[in-house]
Amino acid sequence: MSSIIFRSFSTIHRHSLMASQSRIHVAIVGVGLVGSELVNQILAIPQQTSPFSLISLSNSTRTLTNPINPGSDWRSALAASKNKADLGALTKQLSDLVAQNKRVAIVDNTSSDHVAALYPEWLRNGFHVVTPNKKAYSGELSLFEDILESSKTSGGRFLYEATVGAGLPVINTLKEIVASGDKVVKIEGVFSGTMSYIFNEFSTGKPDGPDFSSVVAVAREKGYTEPHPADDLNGFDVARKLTILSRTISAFSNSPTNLPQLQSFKTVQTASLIPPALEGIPTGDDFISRLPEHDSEFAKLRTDASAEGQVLRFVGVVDAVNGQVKAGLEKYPVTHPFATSLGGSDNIVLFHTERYSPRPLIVQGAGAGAAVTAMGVLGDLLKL
Ligand SMILES: NC(=O)C1=CN([C@@H]2O[C@H](COP(=O)(O)OP(=O)(O)OC[C@H]3O[C@@H](n4cnc5c(N)ncnc54)[C@H](OP(=O)(O)O)[C@@H]3O)[C@@H](O)[C@H]2O)C=CC1
Ligand SMILES: N[C@@H](CC=O)C(=O)O
Ligand code: NA
Repeated sequence: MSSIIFRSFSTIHRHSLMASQSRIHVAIVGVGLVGSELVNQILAIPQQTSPFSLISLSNSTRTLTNPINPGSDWRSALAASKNKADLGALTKQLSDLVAQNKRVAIVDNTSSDHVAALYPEWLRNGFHVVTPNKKAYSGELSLFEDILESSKTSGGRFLYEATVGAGLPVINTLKEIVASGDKVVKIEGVFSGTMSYIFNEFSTGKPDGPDFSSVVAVAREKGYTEPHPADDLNGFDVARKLTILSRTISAFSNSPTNLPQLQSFKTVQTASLIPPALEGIPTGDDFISRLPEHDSEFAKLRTDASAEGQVLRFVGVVDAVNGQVKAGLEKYPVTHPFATSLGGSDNIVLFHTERYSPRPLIVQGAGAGAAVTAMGVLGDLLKL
């Protein structure tokens, strides 16, 4: 009896020891809405079986470099940390771990261009990079190419599922479609959780309803918007997602496509919803407080659509046959699935491919919010 107890104890001990030795050392940069939810999701994995050691947390001013364990008050510890945020020092610390044959992943939960520009260096150092930040893969073509090349050379993986559709399996589905030899004809859908929420609430087919500015304010309170909500309303967030999809097709396909080589998301044909008088307002708070001045303009769009038996929806298209990538506000009949089947922050993505024809492969569900976005990031970490 005692030897059985001893054996099972030593087996558990051996497994935990093996798990702790091969654990991936995870450093998290950005612990705002998504980042703090990610920390909580990682710490909720039972310690004995967790494949992760959380070794560092940073926000824009401070870094915490002690191991972060379940039950710890990491927010207070980070706020009290004497270490200034220093991504150079963090890179050095993580490189030392790689030199000791430790596996390292760095997660960027910021929306910073500056942080995104560091991915090639991180990958070349042998770190895996996981992110919901769209800036790198939708920015300058040279950065995208540098990331691909650095990852290929070092074996460090770059995973970005949460950049499109938050936790929904959009990027992984697309990679498997093209890598398995299928050909994308067209991807279309509602790619913004914010725009989806706004128009699902604002435009239901009736001539009236809530004020536009009030639904935008609620979308922000629910954590769907970008740190600055204008980055959603100007269509840039959707343009970035379409750029990421378009580049993913080109990078993982076995055969050439007609898609243009986008120099950046700025070359996507995009219709902005920002009233000209509100262009360039520096803070999200100021933008939200000025938006009510333009409610009547949006109310007119809703009344006009309703008079035609239509609703307003902000959609995006990557047309791989005609080589077009575009985003804008469109009208759909009240009977169309974009009018009848979407609620909350739902995204819907229709993959029209040679195999999925004439009926597309459809992915649908919440496309924004901290819980589902952090899940998308954690899913990528688990793939490592
Ligand atoms: N919200 C959502 O539904 C979704 C979000 N995303 C993406 O997830 C990312 C995070 O979004 P969200 O959590 O809402 O954003 P937040 O603004 O809530 O959090 C951003 C975090 O990044 C930190 N940060 C900013 N710059 C730096 C820097 N240079 N170095 C270190 N830390 C920095 C901020 O620090 P501090 O607190 O000190 O300012 C903060 O902790 C964005 O890229 C967004 O596009 C993707 C899919 C869905
Ligand atoms: N602001 C974005 C967040 C997810 O990418 C959205 O609304 O979809
Ligand atoms: Na996703």
